[in-house]
Amino acid sequence: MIGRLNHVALAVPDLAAASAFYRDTMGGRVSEAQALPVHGVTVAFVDLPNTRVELMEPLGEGSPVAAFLAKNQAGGMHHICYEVPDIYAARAQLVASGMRILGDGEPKPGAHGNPVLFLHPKDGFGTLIELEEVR
Ligand SMILES: CC[C@@H](C(=O)O)C(=O)SCCNC(=O)CCNC(=O)[C@H](O)C(C)(C)COP(=O)(O)OP(=O)(O)OC[C@H]1O[C@@H](n2cnc3c(N)ncnc32)[C@H](O)[C@@H]1OP(=O)(O)O
Ligand SMILES: [Co+2]
Repeated sequence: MIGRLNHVALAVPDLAAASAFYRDTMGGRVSEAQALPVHGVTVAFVDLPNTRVELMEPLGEGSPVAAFLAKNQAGGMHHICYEVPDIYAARAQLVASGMRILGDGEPKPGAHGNPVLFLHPKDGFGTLIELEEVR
């Protein structure tokens, strides 16, 4: 069911500073910051030859990243995103296996415009898993 690694996401307290670090110190190609109010985050992507790193800072009230940063003040690894060819088929298979889909359970457009959903970290051996449909 799962395919390529789409991205690894890092929660950061200061997106501008993290973007500058990945661009100027690490020599990476970093996208412009993109506000995603539906997801409660502002993100920038570091494009690597084989995958991407998503840098995220909280946006707005009730951001899912705010609680994580309250516990991890310097920031840290937040989730991992796998590609799937059909997100509804993947969801059906996972729900049938007893996995919990977060939020209202419905896929929503992610940073690349593709539908995404999240699985509860307690069901994924302590790792928050995002699935992104890439056809
Ligand atoms: C930009 C769009 C999109 C993209 O295109 O890539 C994105 O990536 S958006 C990214 C942000 N969105 C999300 O993370 C949505 C899904 N997340 C959530 O719904 C919540 O963050 C959560 C995972 C349900 C946690 O919610 P929270 O209110 O923080 O609950 P708790 O603090 O009670 O946590 C419960 C439990 O889970 C542990 N936890 C929390 N976050 C993580 C994490 N990132 N990785 C691993 N474990 C995590 C937390 O420590 C609690 O454990 P216990 O303390 O043992 O109970
Ligand atoms: Co993500």
